[in-house]
Parts: sequence; C-alpha cells; structure tokens
Amino acid sequence: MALYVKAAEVLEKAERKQGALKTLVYDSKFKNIKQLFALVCETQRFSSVLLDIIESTKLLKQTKLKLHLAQVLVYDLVMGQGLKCGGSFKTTMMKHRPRLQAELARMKVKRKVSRNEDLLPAEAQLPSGEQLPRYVRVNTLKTTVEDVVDYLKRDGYTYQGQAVRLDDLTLKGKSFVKDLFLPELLVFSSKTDFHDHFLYKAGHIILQDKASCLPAYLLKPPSGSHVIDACAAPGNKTSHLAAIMKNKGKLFAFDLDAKRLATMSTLLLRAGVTCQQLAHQDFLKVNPDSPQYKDVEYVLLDPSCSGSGMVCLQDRSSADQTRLASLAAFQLRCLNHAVRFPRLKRLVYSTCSIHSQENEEVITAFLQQNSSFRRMSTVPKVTLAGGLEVCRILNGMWQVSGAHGTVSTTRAVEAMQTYADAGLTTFDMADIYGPAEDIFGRFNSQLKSSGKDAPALQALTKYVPNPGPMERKVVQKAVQRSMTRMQVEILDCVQFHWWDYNDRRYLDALGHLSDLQNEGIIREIALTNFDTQRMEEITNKGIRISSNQVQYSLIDQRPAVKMEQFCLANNIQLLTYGTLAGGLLSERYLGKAEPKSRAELYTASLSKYKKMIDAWGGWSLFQDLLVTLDTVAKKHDCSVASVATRYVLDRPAVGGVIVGCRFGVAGAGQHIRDSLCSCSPELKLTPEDHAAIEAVTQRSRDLMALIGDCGDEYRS
Ligand SMILES: C[S@@+](CC[C@H](N)C(=O)[O-])C[C@H]1O[C@@H](n2cnc3c(N)ncnc32)[C@H](O)[C@@H]1O
Repeated sequence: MALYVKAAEVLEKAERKQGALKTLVYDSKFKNIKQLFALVCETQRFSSVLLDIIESTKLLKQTKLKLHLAQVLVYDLVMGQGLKCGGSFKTTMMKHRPRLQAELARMKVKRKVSRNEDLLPAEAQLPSGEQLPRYVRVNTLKTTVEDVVDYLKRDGYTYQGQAVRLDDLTLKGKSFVKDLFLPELLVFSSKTDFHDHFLYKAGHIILQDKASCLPAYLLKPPSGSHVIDACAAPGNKTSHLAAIMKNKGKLFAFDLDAKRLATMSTLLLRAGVTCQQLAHQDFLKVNPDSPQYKDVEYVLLDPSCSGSGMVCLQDRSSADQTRLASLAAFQLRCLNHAVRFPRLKRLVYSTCSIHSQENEEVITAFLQQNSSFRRMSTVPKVTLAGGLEVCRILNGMWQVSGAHGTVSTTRAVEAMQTYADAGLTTFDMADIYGPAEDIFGRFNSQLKSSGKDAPALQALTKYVPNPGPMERKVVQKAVQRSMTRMQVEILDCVQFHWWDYNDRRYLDALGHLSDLQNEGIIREIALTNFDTQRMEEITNKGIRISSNQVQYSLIDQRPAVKMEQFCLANNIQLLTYGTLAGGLLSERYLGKAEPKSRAELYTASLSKYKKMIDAWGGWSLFQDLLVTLDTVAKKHDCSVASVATRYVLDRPAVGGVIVGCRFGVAGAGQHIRDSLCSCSPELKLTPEDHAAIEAVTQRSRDLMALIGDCGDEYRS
C-alpha cells in the first residue's frame, strides 16, 4: 500500500510544481526508489488515458479515492503488472476491475488501436512505437564484456553480436546485442529486467541508459588522472568514470544530498570502485586553488536539472519558466566554478533536459562570460584504435602531387589554414604525393611558431614502397624521411600500401612498422587499398591495424560486400576516398553530356572515376543517380556532394571520408561548406532517401565480380 500512497504523493507534488519527479522520488524516503520511480513515470505518461477511464467509470465517486491515488492504482491494475498490495484498497479496486478493464478495451476499439501505447498522444509515445531498449553497462572493474556475454548465453539469452544499425536495437524476448558505439554497453529488449539478476547484484553489470553513459565516455579520463565529478550522486557516472580510469588516479565526487550520497556509497561498493573520495559538500564551495585539486585535469559536471529529457516524463513541452531560469542560473554558476581548476584540460557538461535554457543557452552565456573559451569546431571526430582522434571529413592532399595541375606551396599553405580554421584539421597525404608532406611540414611549423592558440592537427601519411627488400633499416629510413618532411616528432598514422601480394614481404614491412609503433615513433598503423583477405591475414599475425583506406562511394560500394563486416568485428575504421568520384558526383555534371575527351576529363581524378562510372553502369545510369541525389539534396537544402558524402559516412564501418582539397583553387569555400554540411548532425538521410538512391544503385553492375575486392584495381 505504501507504494501507491507515496506514488500519489509524488505525483501531486509534481503537479503543484514542487520539484522534478526524480527529486521528489528521491526525497520521498521510500525504500524501493526504482519501483516507485517506474510507477510514477508510467502513471504520469498515461495520465490522460487514466483520467478518461476514471471519469467514465465514475471511480472517484464510487470509491472515495483521491485522484492521484486512483490514478496509480488504476495504472497498475489494468495497464501495469497488477496490484502489489492487499487490504481494503485491493478489495475495492478488484471490485471495480471488470468495469475499468472494459473501459480501457472500449477506448482501444473506438480509437482502432490494440496497444495501450497507441492511446497516447504522439509526443508521449516512445520512439518507433516500441518501448526503448534496455541498456546494460558491463562493469569492467569486475568483469569483461566477453565474460558477461558468455554468462548470459548460458543463462538462456541469445547473443546477436555487434549492432551495426539502429534497427538492430529493436529486440525481442531474450535476444541482446552489443551497442553500436559504446564498447561496454549491451542492449536488450524493453521488457528485460535485471534487478534480481546475479550479475547486477554482484556489480558485474550496471543498469544505465546509453544517454547516461555518454558523459563519462566523452570525458575519457586516462588511467591515473585526477578527476572531479561535481554533482555525483547517485553515482552511475562516477562508477563509469572509475571503470574508464581502471580505478587508478583520484576521483573526487561531491554531492549536497546526504541520502543520495548514501545510495551512492552502496552503489560504488557493489561496483568495486576504490579510487573515489566522496564528499558531502556543495561543489560551489570547493576551493579550486586547494593543493589537493592541483592535478585535476578532468571535470564531469552533471548538475541538477529539470529532467525534462527523461523518456518516462510525459509533459515535455510545457515548462515552468521561473524554475528553468533558476536551474539555468545554478548550472551556469557550476560551469563557471568548474573552469577555475588551474589544470583543467577537459570538461563535460551534461543534463537530462531537453530545454535549450539549460543546455545551449547555458553554454552561450558561459562563452560570453569567458572570452578565453571558444566554441569548438562542429566537425565530428572518430577515435582510431591507438587513440588518435581524426575528423570524420579528412582533407585529401592528392591534389598537390601534380596530377591535378601545379599548386604553389605558399598558396597551398595559406589554404590549409582556411581548412583548419573551419575545424577540418585532419590531413591525408603520402610519401608519393610529390611535395605533400613538405607542404604539410611548412604549414605545421608555421602554425606552431605563430604563437596563436593553434588547433591540433592530425597528419596521416602513407608508406608506398617500391617492391624490394623490406628490412628494418629500409622501413625506418622511410618513416624518418616522412617525419623530417612533415616536421613532426611522431607520425600520427602510417598507412601502408603494397603493390603485389605474391611478394609476401609486406608482412616484413608491417612487422617493422609495428616495432616502430611499440617504440613510440608511430601512433597508428593503417593500410591503404588492402583487400579483406590480407587484412585478415595481417590481423591474425597480431599486427594492430587502425584503418584501411579504400575507394567507397555511391558508385563503388565494394567495401559493403565483406570488408565492412570484418572491420566492425576488428575495430578497424574505413577511411574512404573517391567518395565524390573526383568531383563527378555534383550538380556540375547534372544533365551534362558524357565527358570523353582529355580536355573534359582534365584531372587525374576525373579520368580515374569516369572509368569507374563506365564500369559501374555508364553515363545514363549515372545521370539517373544525379537526378535522384539532386532531389534529395534539395529536400535537405544541401548539395549533391553533401548527400553523396553523408551516404558513405553513415555506413557502419566508415570512420571518415577523405575529400580532395582544392588548395588555391576557386570554389574551395563551397567545398568546405559542403564538407561541413555533410557531417553535420542536422543532415539525416531518411529511409525514403535511401530507398530512392538505392533504387538507382541497384541497377548497376556488380563491381566486386568485375574488379574484385577493394584495391584489386591496383594489382594485376
Ligand atoms: C543530475 S543529478 C546527478 C546524477 C549523477 N551524476 C549520476 O549520474 O548518477 C544532480 C545531483 O547534483 C546534486 N547537487 C545539486 N546541487 C549541488 C551542489 N551545489 N553541489 C554538489 N551537488 C549538488 C544533487 O543532489 C543531485 O544528486
């Protein structure tokens, strides 16, 4: 009975705007917080339906129950899992059950729906008409993902592998998958409940939503670092931080609420967290200049908020403006305080709110008050296996090799600044791209000596040796030469190319590159134009490959046949080139006669990719594709190039798309705008866009059968 009385109390207070639902639940002092929270959330979500049932059946008049109590009881009786009480309430409710059930059934018939969910207004329904999946974070302080997967399999669950698309997260029964992005997150059907499961009770798994996992994942404090979790209780993010830090370093966690802190202590104990220092303290009163915080480099700030983004909350649109303003003022004070820690390197600010007042507006106000901080580029990044973060749009430097006309070094260096200023800070070059490495070197040293607050650059080069002996000294000399030209102390990434698989000395070369990586000279070892079979062979030799650079576009989709799958299973990113077919995939060629002469195909890229189009299906089919892309582009108010890039960026194993730079060439500005648009979160291709595009691409020839796997076009 206590459950329903408490739930009714919480709902009434929430209605009177006495606090956020979650806070009210925590403050209720009820012993089973989770059970209470679930009940009030669901009752609130279905409140319009419950009110109709209660009114139509005249329940209040007949039972003398108060409205909120009636709501929670009716919810559990006819929509939930049945009443969890005895006594007079149960007797009363059971007496009315047939009428309540009949009224619910009548509503469904009238609205022509079969599920309770469909009775809700669209904005209160959970996404895609399904309940959201259940997420489970594997606590790597106590176990491994593999062990948990094995345990669950033995426990009757069916493991379906790594999810590769959003649809894979729609699960039924006891099936589960690994999350698309977060390596320690498992995803189950909405009905799964682990509260009584051994793995949960033993702290091997943490029941934590994906959204709640993102802040610690993004903060990513290294093992051994000093970290502050400013508003920490009940501590799910704290335990996640500790897992990322491998329990090494110091994790200072503050919270004002003693009860929530007590819950947190239990949670951390169960999770095996030992690197924390909990303090019942107002974060705003923590002294940033105190010696104990002198090494704090990472801060997670997850302050109190309206909670309006929590899926269980029904009323997402309306908001009490006074309350929001006061929360935002508090959040801004916390943010201003957090940046006072002298060695702060990275801060993640998170809320469970969908209101811009608590999110964007707090950040804007913060930036206005702190001129030394600026808005970071919006170019999304991907982290390679060795930890290097690269932009998802990379600046391709093939253009400077001479195959696209001459480019002056000075003009190229100037143009590189424009790309970097736009947030496009990752450059892709090769030892065989003429002066590319030297040009990068000049830009790099100019930037470093400019004394400006220069953005960090990432430089990926290639090692493309001529066939011959691959002894250590040969490889080392080539690496050294690239370092000297690029004016770097370590090479961010070396992408290895090999011309002839029959000459198996590629394994020797990769072995030496691997040694150089272990010696700290190279950060990431990668491949370029290798096929799936050799990738597998190399990986099986224990050589850690971060990426493979391959041709991938709407025209050439060979990587999707088998390479993608291998990459996903082995944490290898595909970096793609030829994605815009050398510029042919653009409005410029829409409705144009087929270019054939050398004058029309005036760069190496144009003639190379025109041949690809010929093999793929010819100019007429290509025009059909351009017309379709143009329609999609107009719908999204962007260019054909942005749609073509976005399509490839959305492929599951694609880490980044290399877009050839236009250094010192008119139209470079448009190129940058197209690139930024293609990776913007606002550009989302819909299933209809995909269907329209694929209706054309499906009519093409099978390039895998014609040419072979990726890179085979370079080998006889
Ligand atoms: C959104 S919750 C934090 C959730 C927590 N990070 C987690 O993932 O489990 C906000 C917390 O901030 C705490 N809080 C509010 N004002 C605070 C302050 N001035 N100093 C420290 N904690 C505060 C609240 O008690 C509440 O526990």
